[in-house]
Amino acid sequence: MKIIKTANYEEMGLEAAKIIIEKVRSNPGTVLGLATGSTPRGVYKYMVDDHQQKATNYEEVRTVNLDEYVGLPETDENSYHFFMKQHLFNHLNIPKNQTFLPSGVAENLDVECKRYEKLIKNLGGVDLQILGIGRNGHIGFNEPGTSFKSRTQIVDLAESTRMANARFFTSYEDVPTKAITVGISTILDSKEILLLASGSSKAEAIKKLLEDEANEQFPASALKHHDQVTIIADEEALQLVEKERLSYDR
Ligand SMILES: N[C@@H]1[C@@H](O)[C@H](O)[C@@H](COP(=O)(O)O)O[C@@H]1O
Repeated sequence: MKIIKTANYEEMGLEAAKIIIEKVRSNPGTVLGLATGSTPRGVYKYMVDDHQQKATNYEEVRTVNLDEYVGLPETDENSYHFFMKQHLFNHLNIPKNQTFLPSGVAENLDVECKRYEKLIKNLGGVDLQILGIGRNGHIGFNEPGTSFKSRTQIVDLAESTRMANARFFTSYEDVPTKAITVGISTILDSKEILLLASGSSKAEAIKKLLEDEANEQFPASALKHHDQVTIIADEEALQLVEKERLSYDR
């Protein structure tokens, strides 16, 4: 794993955005795997700024998101569909029918999981996957204990995840208890992966990711089975990691 250390959240976003933009410029039909949460918001802001200033073209780009809450329609402000439109899709020239997220309100969720898995395959797989990390090591919504062989599935959210995400909702009770998420195996199929982390609340998780053996109790450790992973993290998130491990210290 390559590790890029940045001074802060803003620089983390900028570094990640540069890599994504370069990818889109060199391969206009890139399939981007996208994530939600506070972590990638800065990345999307830089992508939007760049699009407006330098006209990076997204006409042929396809995007697939990692996950969605079960029960929230696209119009719900807390849905990941809404988040993606608000922070990215509405500001790029990407055709609407080239942006994909799993549906949390499909009539038959099992069928939806299979449909989504097939959709990713039919796109030719993800070229560059952006990931955040949960404090408990979750990636997408794959909580501790998830099989590394998992494909897109319906999952129960850990209490700690619901609590961490309650800040976006009116109350903890409003946070959905289930989600639809691509599986760990689906994530590992991506050709290249960028994992982002910012702030001291992620420091333990990043230390574990770098120091522990791959194990299903810590989902992000599955990334040790992938040879094209770059971690871009800020000083606070890397505060428990020895300097010698860093590939770049910006
Ligand atoms: N499903 C998302 C993840 O994809 C995200 O990476 C993680 C961290 O979120 P944040 O970036 O807000 O810390 O938790 C959420 O629950």
